[in-house]
Amino acid sequence: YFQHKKFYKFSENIPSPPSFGLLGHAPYFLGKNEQGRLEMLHQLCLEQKTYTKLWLGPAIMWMIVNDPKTIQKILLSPVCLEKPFFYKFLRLENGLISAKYDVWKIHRKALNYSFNLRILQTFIPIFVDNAQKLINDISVNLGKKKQFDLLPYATKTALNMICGTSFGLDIKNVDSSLIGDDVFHALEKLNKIISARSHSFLLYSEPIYRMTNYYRDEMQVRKVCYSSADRLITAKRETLSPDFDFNANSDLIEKHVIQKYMNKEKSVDDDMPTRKIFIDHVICNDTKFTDSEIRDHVYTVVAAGSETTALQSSHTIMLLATHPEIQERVVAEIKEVFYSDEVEMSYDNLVKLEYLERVIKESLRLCPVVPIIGRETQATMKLDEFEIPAGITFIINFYTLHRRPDIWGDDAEEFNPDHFLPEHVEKRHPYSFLPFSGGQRNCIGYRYAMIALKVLLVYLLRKYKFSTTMTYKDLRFRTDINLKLCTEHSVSIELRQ
Ligand code: HEM
Repeated sequence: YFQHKKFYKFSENIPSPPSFGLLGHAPYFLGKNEQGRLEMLHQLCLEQKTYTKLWLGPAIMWMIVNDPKTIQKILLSPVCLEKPFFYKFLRLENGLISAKYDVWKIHRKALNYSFNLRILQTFIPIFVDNAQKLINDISVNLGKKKQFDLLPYATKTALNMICGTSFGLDIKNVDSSLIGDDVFHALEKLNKIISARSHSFLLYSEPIYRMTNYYRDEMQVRKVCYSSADRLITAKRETLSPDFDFNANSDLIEKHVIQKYMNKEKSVDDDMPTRKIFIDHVICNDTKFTDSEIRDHVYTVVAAGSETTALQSSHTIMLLATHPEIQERVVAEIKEVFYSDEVEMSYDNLVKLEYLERVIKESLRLCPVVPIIGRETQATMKLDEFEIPAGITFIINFYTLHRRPDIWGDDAEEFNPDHFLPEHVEKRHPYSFLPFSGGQRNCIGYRYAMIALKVLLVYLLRKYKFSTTMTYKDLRFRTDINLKLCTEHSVSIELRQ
C-alpha cells in the first residue's frame, strides 16, 4: 500500500494520455491484437517528447522514456541495472537477460570473454558453411511462380550457427533428439505463451496464471526445451573428457572446432588450450556454475541468438526486395570486394562492405527485433527534476525512438541507408539508435550478430536476386517477444549471373 502511495505521489507530475479510473490506461490496449498494441504504444510514445506515464490497472505503472539524452542517463546509471518483474516470465533466473543484478554481474563478467572479437573472427568459417547450406536449401524455390517464406529457412540456419559456434556441435549430423524440430516448435510456442502472458495484466499474478491452460502448456514446452539443453550439455561434457576420441566422433563436432581441438594450440590471453567457445567457458569457468546455471545460460544463448538473427536477416531481405535499386547497389559493392572466389571471407574484408553495413543498420532502425526493453530502479535516482524512487519500471521503446521525425527527419518512416552516412550520424545523439540497447546490460552478442548478418547477406545476395509482390507499405509489424512481420517473408528468387 505504502509503495503504491509513493508511486502515485511521485507520478503526479509525469505527463500521460487521459486515463480511465482504476483501469488507468489499460483500455487503450484491451481487445487489440499484437499489431494493434504495438501501434497504440507507438502513438502514445510519439505524442510525448521526454516522459510518458502509463498505469496498467491500479497497481502497475510504467514510466516510458522517449528521448535519447534521458535514455542514456538510465542505461548508464549504476542504480538502474535491474530488470522489471515481467522478465521473470522467462523463468531463466540465471540467464543473463533476466538474472537479478547480483547474479548477472558475476556471470556477465565470466561470459564476456567468449564474445570478444578475436574469438568471433574464428566463427566466420562456421557462418560461411551455414550460409552455403542456406543458399542450397532455398534453391528448391528457383523457377517457381509461387513465392516462399524465407523465415523458416533462416531460423534453421541461425539455430545451426548458434550450435556450431556456441557448442561446437554440427547439428546437421548429431542425433536429431539433441536439437530437432520439436525443440524448434517448442521455442516458438513458448514465445507465444510468454507474449500472451505479458500482454494480459490479469496473468501477471503467478497464482492466477497457474490456474490457466497457458501455464500447463508452458510447462509442457519447457520440458522439451530443458531436456534438449540438458542433452546438449551432456554431449558437450563428453567431448571435454580427456578420453574423448575426436576422430571417432568427427561427424558430431563442428569441423572447424575439431581443427582447433586437434591443434591444441594455446591461446595468447588464456592459458586454457583452445577453450574458446561459449559452452566451454560456461562448463569450465573458474566461477564454477551449477548445473541449473549452465542450463539457463545454454537456453538463453539459443533463445536470444537464433530467432533474433533469423528475423533480422529476413527483415533485411524484405526491405531489399521492396527496394530493388538499393539491393543492386549492395550487390555491386559485394562484387567489388569479393571480386573472385579466391578472396577470403575474412573479418577485414567484411569490414570493407560499408554500404551493406548501412543497409543492416537501417534495417535494425526500422525493424529492431528487440523493440522494447525494461529497467527497474534499485535505489532512489535523480533524473532531471524528478526524484525517482526505487522499484520504478522504465520502459524504453526502440521501435518508436528509431522512427521519431524530430530525430530522423521527415523521411523517418522511409528505408534510406543514407541515414547512416557518417555526416548524418555525427549530428545525432549516440543514444538515438539502440538496436542492441546500451550501457553495461547491452546485448552481449551484438558483434556476433553483425558478423553473422553480413556473412548471410553476402551469400544470399550474390547468389540470388530477391523480389516480392509486396510493397514497402505492406510491411506491418507486431510484437510477441520479438518484432515480427504480420505476414510471411514472401519472396521469389532468381539466379544472378
Ligand atoms: C539482430 C540480432 C540481435 C539483436 C537486435 C539483439 C538485441 C538485444 C537487446 C536489445 C538486448 C537487451 C535486452 C534487454 O535489456 O532486455 C539483448 C540482450 C542480450 N542478447 Fe542480443 N540481440 C541480437 C543477437 C544476439 C545474439 C546473436 C546473441 C548470442 C549469440 C545475443 C545474446 C544476448 C544476451 C545473452 C543478452 C542479455 C545480455 C545481458 O543482459 O547481459 N543476442 N540483445
